[in-house]
Amino acid sequence: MSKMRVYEYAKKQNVSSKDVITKLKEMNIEVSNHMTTIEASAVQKLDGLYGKKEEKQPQKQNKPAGQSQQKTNQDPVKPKATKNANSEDFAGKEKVKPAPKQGEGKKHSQENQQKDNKVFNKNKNKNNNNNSNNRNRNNQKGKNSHQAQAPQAVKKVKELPAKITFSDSLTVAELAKKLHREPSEIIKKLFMLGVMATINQVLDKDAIELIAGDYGVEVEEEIQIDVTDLEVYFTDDEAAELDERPAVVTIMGHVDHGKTTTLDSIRNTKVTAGEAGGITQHIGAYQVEENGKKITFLDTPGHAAFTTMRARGAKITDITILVVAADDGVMPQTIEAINHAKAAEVPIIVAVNKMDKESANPDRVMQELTEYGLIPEAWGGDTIFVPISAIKGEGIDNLLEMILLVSEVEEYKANPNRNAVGTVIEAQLDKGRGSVATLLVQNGTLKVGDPIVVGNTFGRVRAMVNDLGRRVKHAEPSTPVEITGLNDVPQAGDRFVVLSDEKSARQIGESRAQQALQAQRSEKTKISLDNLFEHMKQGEMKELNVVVKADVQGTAEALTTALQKIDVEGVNVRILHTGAGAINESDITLAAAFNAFVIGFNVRPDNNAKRAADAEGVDIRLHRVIYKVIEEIELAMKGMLDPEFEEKIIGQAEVRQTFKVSKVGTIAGSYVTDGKITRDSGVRLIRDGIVIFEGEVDALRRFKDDAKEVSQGYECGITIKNYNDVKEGDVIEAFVMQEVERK
Ligand SMILES: Nc1nc2c(ncn2[C@@H]2O[C@H](COP(=O)(O)OP(=O)(O)OP(=O)(O)O)[C@@H](O)[C@H]2O)c(=O)[nH]1
Repeated sequence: MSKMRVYEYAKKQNVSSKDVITKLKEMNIEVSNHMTTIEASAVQKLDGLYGKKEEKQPQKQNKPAGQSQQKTNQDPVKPKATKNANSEDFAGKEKVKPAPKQGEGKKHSQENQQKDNKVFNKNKNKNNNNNSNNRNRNNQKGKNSHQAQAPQAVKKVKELPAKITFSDSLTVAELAKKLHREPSEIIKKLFMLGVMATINQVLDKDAIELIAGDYGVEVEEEIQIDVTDLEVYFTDDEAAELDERPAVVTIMGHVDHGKTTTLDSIRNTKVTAGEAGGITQHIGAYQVEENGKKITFLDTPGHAAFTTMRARGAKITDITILVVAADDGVMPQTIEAINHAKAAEVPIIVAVNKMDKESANPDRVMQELTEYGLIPEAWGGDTIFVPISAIKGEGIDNLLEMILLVSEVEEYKANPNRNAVGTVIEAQLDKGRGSVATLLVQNGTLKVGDPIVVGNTFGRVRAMVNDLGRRVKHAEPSTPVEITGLNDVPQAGDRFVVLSDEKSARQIGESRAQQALQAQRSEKTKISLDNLFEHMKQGEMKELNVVVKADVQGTAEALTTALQKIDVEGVNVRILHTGAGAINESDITLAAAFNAFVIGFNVRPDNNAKRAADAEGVDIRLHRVIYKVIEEIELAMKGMLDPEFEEKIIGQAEVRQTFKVSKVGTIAGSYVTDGKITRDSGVRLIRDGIVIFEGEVDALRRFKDDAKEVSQGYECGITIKNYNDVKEGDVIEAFVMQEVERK
């Protein structure tokens, strides 16, 4: 008997290393772990406890031999080894484990076996039954049985779960684990279903249900609530909790039809009159009162480039006022506005403006709008038309009453007694106050001190100011307020939610910022099969990288949209970053890394940014007018393109004589009739007015000398590269490719 390690001995005795260690400790033999070597004397002692295996082996082989024989008769098909293994497993266990556990183990295995029978085919059933018979027999024999063990056989028939859960998808390996099956088995099943899968293949819901169904296992998809998804907090309330809230109205329409004038007219007649001394402040939205009821107006800018904002505006809007100038009728942006409102399923009230004008023709407006499904009530439709003169303030009251009428019908409601949720209307960086955001409370009541997540920013509502510039402590549903206290500037259209504690707000805000950053990064590198071709194509494209900073987030977005619309073949505008506020050092760092321009719209670089831009050689372009920005970028893009060439004919020569020279080919003795022929020009051979060859000049000679160019009125010898079939009377036309400026 020699020394051996704990695990080796445990293996020999088919017991666990832990068990051996315990036994050794009981004998006061110190061992630290399964790798510890045990002395020969200790091995002997252990043998005394476990029974010496080597000696018993011949005996073991004798005994079951007869049995095997017997079994083979019963079942000639399958392995004796397995059966023996099973039987010995139990025999082995009996030795080292206390009796009750043994029984349990046995029962368990039998159960497994039964369950397994359900899913295995008949042949296998047969084997399994044999196994259990065999096992029973061996168990009856009790302690004296010492057959070789293969515990895998027991593992293999692990019980199927009654139900599995998953979220989104599972890989084959994950599904196999959940089903307590080998991945190969799942792969086989998929193969039978005509799906070639690998172990790491991702299975969708249908595939998971199919496979699990095949095993008779129930499947449940777990819908994971992502707390960082702000939409989750926009929940519905019980009808009993709801109170009436003011309608949120946006004004849309074509350029110059009078949107701003209408908004001003409403504000001037209503706000200042009602709130004497109130300083109206531009916060992107305001409220007015009509007949004791409030209406909220979103003061979104009306320029064509603000489509993005307007599209977003429509989402938080209850009613759209479509301003159409009575003297101009339906124009492109009128139609665009109708489409936005329709897409958002927002009711439209048509304000037919400029009624004071002599050329006003409201009937024409109504007529034109019928084409877009806006039919006045008088004509059997259900669209409200209100004639107004925004400039004179006429019809404004009527317009407001109509808004109240629609509100009454639509019954706009919200629950003021809950944490506030809503949307960012505008956000910017203020020198003194830091991040300033105008929020529209859509549900709940926003309070000073509330922990809040706004888009990818977070904080506590430090101060709230209403549209009259007054500090307020509460903001009820449909109220626009300007808040401070955020860690960064959110974006117009971002959602905001109030949370119960600041810690959660911070966590969610930070993880959202992180996610946004990651998404931005992966956007640059992500390649899937779907977009592979695009990436390949884009490989040939040149990119104009731009960082956009503007005074207000809405403007930055509008500018971005406009820039992306610039259509210059072969060049992409890639917006690296957009934001509100001064151009700072990090904008420059980003621009430097990607060789980008920085566009500042109504903003200036701070001192650090100026210094960094000088050091890094980053070009900053400052603008105040959107179309100037677009124009400039367009030019830059044209400059970036490979130059465009245009052919220019520079001269003609007539072939008067031909000379065949060996090694050189045919020399065309010619007379330049027009312009000139140059050494490096392209040539066309024209015979009877038809171009029969196009190529290059090979050699140009004046008498015996090479010439760079030969002008009109002179004779010369011309050979054409790879062409010898020149005949007398042919015309040689010379041309060059000239770079032209792109239009
Ligand atoms: N006669 C008359 N002129 C009006 C009326 N409403 C607006 N205008 C004039 O029409 C022009 C355009 O008005 P805005 O209110 O700036 O139009 P807008 O739709 O906001 O224009 P954008 O902001 O450029 O899209 C201005 O010169 C206004 O004075 C009106 O009721 N009657």
